[in-house]
Amino acid sequence: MPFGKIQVLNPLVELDGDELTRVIWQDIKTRFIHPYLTIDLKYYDLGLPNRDATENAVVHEAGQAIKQYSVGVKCATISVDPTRVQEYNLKAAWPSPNIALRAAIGGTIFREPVIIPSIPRYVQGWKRPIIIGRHAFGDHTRAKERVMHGAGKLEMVFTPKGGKPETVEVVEFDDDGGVGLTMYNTRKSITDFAHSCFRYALSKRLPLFLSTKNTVLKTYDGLFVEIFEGLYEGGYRASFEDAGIEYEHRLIDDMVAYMIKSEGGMVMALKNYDGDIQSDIVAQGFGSLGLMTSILVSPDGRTFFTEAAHGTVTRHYREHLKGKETSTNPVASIFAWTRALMKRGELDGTPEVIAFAEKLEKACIDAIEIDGVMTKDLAYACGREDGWVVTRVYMEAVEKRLKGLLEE
Ligand SMILES: NC(=O)C1=CN([C@@H]2O[C@H](COP(=O)(O)OP(=O)(O)OC[C@H]3O[C@@H](n4cnc5c(N)ncnc54)[C@H](OP(=O)(O)O)[C@@H]3O)[C@@H](O)[C@H]2O)C=CC1
Ligand SMILES: O=C(O)CCC(=O)C(=O)O
Ligand SMILES: [Mn+2]
Repeated sequence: MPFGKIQVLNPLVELDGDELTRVIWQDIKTRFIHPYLTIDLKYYDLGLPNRDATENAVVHEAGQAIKQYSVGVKCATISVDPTRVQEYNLKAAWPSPNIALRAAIGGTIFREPVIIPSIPRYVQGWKRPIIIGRHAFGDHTRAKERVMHGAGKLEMVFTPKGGKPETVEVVEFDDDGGVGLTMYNTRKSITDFAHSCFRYALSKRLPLFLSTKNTVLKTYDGLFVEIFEGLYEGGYRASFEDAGIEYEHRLIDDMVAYMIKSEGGMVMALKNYDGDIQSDIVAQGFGSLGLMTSILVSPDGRTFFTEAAHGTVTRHYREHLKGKETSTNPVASIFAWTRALMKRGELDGTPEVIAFAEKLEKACIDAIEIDGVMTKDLAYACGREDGWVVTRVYMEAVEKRLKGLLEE
């Protein structure tokens, strides 16, 4: 082969995961990483059995490692609910690792679909990318919640440093009780979020929309709007005008309707929960959850971690456990690796690593676009209900394409 292994200068932090994505992850490394790269992978096993064995310590160690080495790549992981506690006989209902990792690094998750021209969009009018800038900190992921059994008063208390408690009465429950939660965000985190969204929109030369429900959450969402407006008027407006793009706040219901009828071509800054939901809507609208990339960028723009936006694909894993080969789309998981390698290459000043990652992405797309080899999700989007292959066959097609591209 007229090609030697490429040296990746600095370590990449690898976070392994669960279920079907764990199976695909191993296959990606065997086919596309180890044969071509000399790379120091700092491996953390975030699979649920190991999170349980280490009492979740492995998640915190992985977060520190990403901060230390600047780039991480993560496989999807199970977020525990009560059924998982039984299924895995867990010591505790461990919190979602994503929340801890995102809190450790801060910043914004940018989610962008891989656009493959021959795959028709479910939303037919979309022609250009729709990028979700999802705030990665606070709100529902940091909420404290509880069930109130019986009658009583629910209050929210803020005690200013050195001052007296200030109480907001929330509700007086009757004998049936109910549920309640408090959630929060910080001015610093919202400000960091706003800066990264303004910078990202400028780098892509796409208009930026912040979307909230500030007509209802006048104070909470109101602070997001105020901070974005302040930064825009205080500095970004001039650069936006020079770039021929605009910033605008829109109510979330207006925004989703506009998004569907638009041609795409925008960055949407969304609160944590809205961004989670909207990224799957956009992914499916462009063809499949298996095509949505995801990168977390720290507030200082120096730490990154990449993943697929989808989960561990449990329904397919159940089939895999029965010994059946599944047709699960590996593209977003492969792109987690390529986007991490591109960042590693940028930080290390190694264009050959970036070029390898670009070729691997092209191989994924060419296998679909030119060879017509695709997994079930994409074949269905094309209206070809029997024109699909199992994951292994698609991976083989990508491997063949990659070898060809590397030999050019
Ligand atoms: N970042 C992370 O680590 C995330 C973790 N999760 C966790 O993952 C687990 C499973 O979550 P679940 O709700 O099933 O969500 P998933 O995103 O894993 O899957 C939902 C459905 O979407 C389709 N799908 C998703 N990815 C692909 C793909 N690559 N190729 C083809 N089809 C795909 C499948 O539909 P169909 O069955 O119709 O083929 C699948 O059953 C949960 O524990 C959840 O908490 C969820 C999201 C993110
Ligand atoms: O952390 C979780 O539990 C879910 C994560 C998720 O859905 C996402 O990142 O899109
Ligand atoms: Mn999600």
